[in-house]
Amino acid sequence: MVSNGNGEFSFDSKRRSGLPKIQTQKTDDDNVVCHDDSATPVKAQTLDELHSLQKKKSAPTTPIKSPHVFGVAVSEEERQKQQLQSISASLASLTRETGPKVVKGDPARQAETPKVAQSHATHYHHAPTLNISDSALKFTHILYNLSPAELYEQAIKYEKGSFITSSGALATLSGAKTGRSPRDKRVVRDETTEKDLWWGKGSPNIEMDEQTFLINRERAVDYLCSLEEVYVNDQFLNWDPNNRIKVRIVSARAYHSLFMHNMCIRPTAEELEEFGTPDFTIYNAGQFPCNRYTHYMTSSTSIDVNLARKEMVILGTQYAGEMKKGLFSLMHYLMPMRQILSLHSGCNMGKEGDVALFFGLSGTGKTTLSTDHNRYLIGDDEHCWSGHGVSNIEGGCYAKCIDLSREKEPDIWNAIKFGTVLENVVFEEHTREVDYADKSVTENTRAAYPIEYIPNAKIPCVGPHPKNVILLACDAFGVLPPVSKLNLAQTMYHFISGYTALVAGTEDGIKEPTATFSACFGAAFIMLHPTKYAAMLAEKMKKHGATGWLVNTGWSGGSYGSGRRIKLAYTRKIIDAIHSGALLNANYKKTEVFGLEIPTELEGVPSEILDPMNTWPDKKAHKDTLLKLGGLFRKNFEVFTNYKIGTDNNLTEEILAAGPNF
Ligand SMILES: Nc1ncnc2c1ncn2[C@@H]1O[C@H](COP(=O)(O)OP(=O)(O)OP(=O)(O)O)[C@@H](O)[C@H]1O
Ligand SMILES: O=C([O-])CC(=O)C(=O)O
Ligand SMILES: [Ca+2]
Ligand SMILES: [Mn+2]
Repeated sequence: MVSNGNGEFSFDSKRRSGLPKIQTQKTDDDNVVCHDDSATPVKAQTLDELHSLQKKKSAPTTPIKSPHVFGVAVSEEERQKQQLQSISASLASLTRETGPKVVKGDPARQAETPKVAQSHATHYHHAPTLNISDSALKFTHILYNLSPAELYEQAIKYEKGSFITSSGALATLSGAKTGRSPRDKRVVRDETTEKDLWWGKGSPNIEMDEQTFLINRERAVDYLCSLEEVYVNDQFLNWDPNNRIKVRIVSARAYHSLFMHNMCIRPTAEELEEFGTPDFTIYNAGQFPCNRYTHYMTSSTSIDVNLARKEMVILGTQYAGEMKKGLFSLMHYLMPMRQILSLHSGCNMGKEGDVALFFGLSGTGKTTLSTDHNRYLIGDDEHCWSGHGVSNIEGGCYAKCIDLSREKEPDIWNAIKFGTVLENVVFEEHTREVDYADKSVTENTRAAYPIEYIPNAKIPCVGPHPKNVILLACDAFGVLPPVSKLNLAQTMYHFISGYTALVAGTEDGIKEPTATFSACFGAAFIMLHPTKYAAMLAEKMKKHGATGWLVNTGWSGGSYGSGRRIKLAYTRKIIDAIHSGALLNANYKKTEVFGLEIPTELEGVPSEILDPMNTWPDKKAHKDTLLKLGGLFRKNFEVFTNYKIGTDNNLTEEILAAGPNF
């Protein structure tokens, strides 16, 4: 046994020292039985020594290129110090003189000598007074970019409700909130955002002032620093190397750290060494509520974005999707500033390099339909479309799990394994077998897994300009056709409308479907006026000759209650025909009211379902429902009639005319 100098031991077979070994190996000419006391002895004298052998030190992080600061190479020790200082600066109070004392590593591992970084808030120049509070005497341990295995152990040790399921995923509870809280999302309104962002009726940007943001930030930071340990993730957004954003996520739960590990792009060891200062930081103090005496606070939850400070603060909700979608909002600001369009869409690519985008509101099928065994997955939810093509913003997928079945969605099923976070699912107490049909905790059960868990993921997650733009709507009224071909004006009309219909509660008998209109299929995340994104989409689709489609993944044969949801197998056939180009050249007829072009036949799908009218037993009910939905579309679009889309007046006119006509 020899030490290689890194505290690592290896067995050197050529240098056997000590007494000559008794030959126990079986040779050709002897038939003696091999006794088990002849096995290699344990290479330790004590239990502690044995345990120390078990954990090998991570490979020394020798950078390929040594990191430089202003052209000067820095030592590994110096780099570690800078990193710790950067984290300490992130966690610094803005009102007290001394920053928090942060040390790297798990407090449970006493053997490690803490490296301390002390930051001083920069706006105080005099020496710290002796009048310090207890908070300044305390250490906060930083668990920095832990691996999934380490995060599993942390979660199981410290977080009630964490379990390993039979397939190896980490089951966790997100707490009282099992979905996002859009009404508690606030954006600091300052001189810049005042003119850049979309404010007022219909906008998701609910205003707050800088001072209130700082109060909430201080509340979050104080909470985080009061803990024994906090998790810090340094990761990237956007696979386009020219437009990559560095994000830091500070959180109190292993669940949050693992979720973001899976959802953001994971840096390589070298990339991490050169990470430096993040472009944006999230402070997730979700366990801790906001203070209702604080101005603007209307509940105990607040999700606050400050674009000038490049920070986001989360108080009063542990739902991890807030971090994912908070960063998405950020991208909806940063990317358009660079003439890049940000999209709430899934994206995949065929063997021939044909790219398709899948837009749609929550639950309409972006993840389900972009995950396609015959195509390369670029991403399931958030993309950018730049002058070079498409790129995924994220490094993972976030699939709905309700009623998940191995047969219908095998790739998603198989991705739920070690490393995957499974939120709010119910499992059998003993076998830890998940029951995906169980809605006891919530209907919004979710799995967050790294994109490479999907076998045909395209890494890096980028692709050429899209050929097809598929708008998904889950129409619980059951009147939109399963598929229609759209012209550019219609595509824009439906993109700006952003329609889907959900069914409120299913407990007390049949409920009426409720229409939801969410501009750009993601009104909760956009930062600028919807027409800005629409104009960019129109310009890009025109330039690259992309075809628009409207696909109803919702009801057929009647509304919710009397009809049924269109079979996923049929929707997949429709999508296949769009990808292959077969549908582009089919025979079409035009529908009443919405004026949609629908194919008369399509391989693998019964022709009679292609026109919804045929599937409704009660024709009058069909017509009434169609007119009702048309009216809802018209009413929703009223707010957009005074806006010009892009520089082209004709396009605006055409878009306004592309809605329902009756
Ligand atoms: N015909 C169909 N087409 C698509 N999805 C269907 C269909 N029928 C049932 N489903 C189910 O609808 C759900 C679609 O959810 P999915 O996760 O794909 O939504 P999403 O658009 O990705 O939403 P989010 O933005 O919230 O992640 C899945 O549970 C899927 O199994
Ligand atoms: O953000 C979430 O919680 C899930 C999601 O993808 C969406 O709602 O679009
Ligand atoms: Ca999804
Ligand atoms: Mn989404």
